[in-house]
Amino acid sequence: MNSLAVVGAGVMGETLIAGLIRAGWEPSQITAADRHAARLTELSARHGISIADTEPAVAGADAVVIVVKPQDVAEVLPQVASALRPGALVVSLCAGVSTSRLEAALPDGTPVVRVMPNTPAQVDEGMAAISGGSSATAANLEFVTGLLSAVGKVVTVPEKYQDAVTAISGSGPAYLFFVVEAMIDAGVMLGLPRDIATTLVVQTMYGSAKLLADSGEHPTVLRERVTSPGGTTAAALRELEANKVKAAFITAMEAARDRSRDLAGS
Ligand SMILES: NC(=O)C1=CN([C@@H]2O[C@H](COP(=O)(O)OP(=O)(O)OC[C@H]3O[C@@H](n4cnc5c(N)ncnc54)[C@H](OP(=O)(O)O)[C@@H]3O)[C@@H](O)[C@H]2O)C=CC1
Ligand SMILES: O=C(O)[C@@H]1CCC=N1
Repeated sequence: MNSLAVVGAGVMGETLIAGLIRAGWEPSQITAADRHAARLTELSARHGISIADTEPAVAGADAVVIVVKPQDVAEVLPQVASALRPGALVVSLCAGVSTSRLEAALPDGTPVVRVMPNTPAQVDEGMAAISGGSSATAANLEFVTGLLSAVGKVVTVPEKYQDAVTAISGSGPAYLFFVVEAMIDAGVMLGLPRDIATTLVVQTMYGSAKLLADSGEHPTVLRERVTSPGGTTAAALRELEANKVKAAFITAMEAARDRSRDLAGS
């Protein structure tokens, strides 16, 4: 696969384009399409990629990545279908949109791969889960694994897990940024200057994530190591339990999973 069309050049589209170029793709191999001409000009200036309307971008590509909001997929699919080269691969990064829905709108036998990425891909620490459609081959899955490996980790999952994946790793960065915001606000409330509170919280989040990843230890073990008997951490954790924070996280992620299911029909 030598040429890629990226349809939808927003947050996630640019994240993928920038990551592929960092990983060694030639900008000339990538063509972006978006309904905002100014956005395309900006991306072309920043990354040196080609830009085009959707149909010509798709017509020139061995693989097409659809990265519009789920609500816009119905508009984009006929454009992709009308211009797709025989045998070209279609990859969707759209939350909730099933491979069967994509296949129904594309020429018979089109290989389709559904992906749920996340924005830490901007710093090559993304997490992506991929699922092949009914015509996707092992080579197609390998190609998409290669694409997303450029910007982080990749796992292949049965498609039935994709709504849960979306709720956990797709939306996950937002929950963690929310926790960071809350802890910074708490630091300010406790009298710390905001810049110092921000440094403390960001490095604590980063160091804790690295400790989890590098040590391979269970989070409960790591939490217990911080929690001295009769100490400060135990006092804080009692409040988090009393305020049902874990239950709130579970409920929140059920809501994200349900929203992903709703978006299937958008
Ligand atoms: N952001 C994230 O963290 C993640 C996003 N995703 C998925 O990625 C997809 C894109 O999300 P994101 O990048 O955040 O969204 P953005 O809105 O930032 O980007 C989508 C871009 O596509 C454009 N667009 C919409 N319709 C068309 C069309 N018919 N033809 C050409 N361009 C079009 C949009 O224009 P306009 O602004 O006018 O709509 C916008 O510029 C979504 O399906 C989302 O579920 C998946 C995982 C993580
Ligand atoms: O909020 C959303 O719908 C998208 C999908 C996962 C992250 N952002």
